[in-house]
Amino acid sequence: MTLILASSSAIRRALLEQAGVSFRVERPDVDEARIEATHAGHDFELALSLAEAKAAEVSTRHSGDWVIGGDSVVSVEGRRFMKPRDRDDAADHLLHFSGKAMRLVSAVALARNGELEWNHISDAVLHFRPLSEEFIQAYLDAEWPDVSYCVGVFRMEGLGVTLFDEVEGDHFTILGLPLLPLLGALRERGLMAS
Ligand SMILES: Nc1nc2c(ncn2[C@H]2C[C@H](O)[C@@H](COP(=O)(O)OP(=O)(O)OP(=O)(O)O)O2)c(=O)[nH]1
Repeated sequence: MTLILASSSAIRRALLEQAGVSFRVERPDVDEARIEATHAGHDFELALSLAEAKAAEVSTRHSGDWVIGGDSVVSVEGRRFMKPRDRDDAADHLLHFSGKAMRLVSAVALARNGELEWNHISDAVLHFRPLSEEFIQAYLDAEWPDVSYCVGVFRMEGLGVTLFDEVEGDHFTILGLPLLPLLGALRERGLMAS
């Protein structure tokens, strides 16, 4: 029996590796846009649906193996933001975020043989400080294209921390994976040492 991470996310892989979890990675084959279109305005449901869809899809291709799926969704004042298309889009996102509160929802799911066995959702609120256009360009000079893979246009473990006045919520949730509940679920299933 193998544990699989159904994700292309480098940070999700790194978090599991740093926790000493033995797993392998496989990219999920999920039509995220179709699922997103059916969950307008409901970030918690969308994050969970996407995490579950990724885990279930990969688990149907690997009989008996446990599969982890994850997803993060961000909204600012009720408007959902996807990953930036390019650097100019990233600058536009950050200018919009300036001085506002972002809600970041991260969901994680476990599946086996196409059946969803466990999930956890958590959210965080990140308060952006006022960002000047000059600061945004200097930030992107340092962080682009690395943050092009990050839904909030930041890496909290890097310069992203300079964007905020205050952050409320679990650090791992912000990175994209509610790690502590997941590790508990893995222990309960004998997928890592208790
Ligand atoms: N390194 C880092 N990445 C972050 C941070 N906040 C969010 N992210 C990343 C985690 C995810 O890779 C990405 C959110 O996009 P998704 O949840 O759609 O996952 P992604 O498409 O990257 O991979 P996946 O769908 O799981 O194959 O943003 C952060 O503070 N640091």
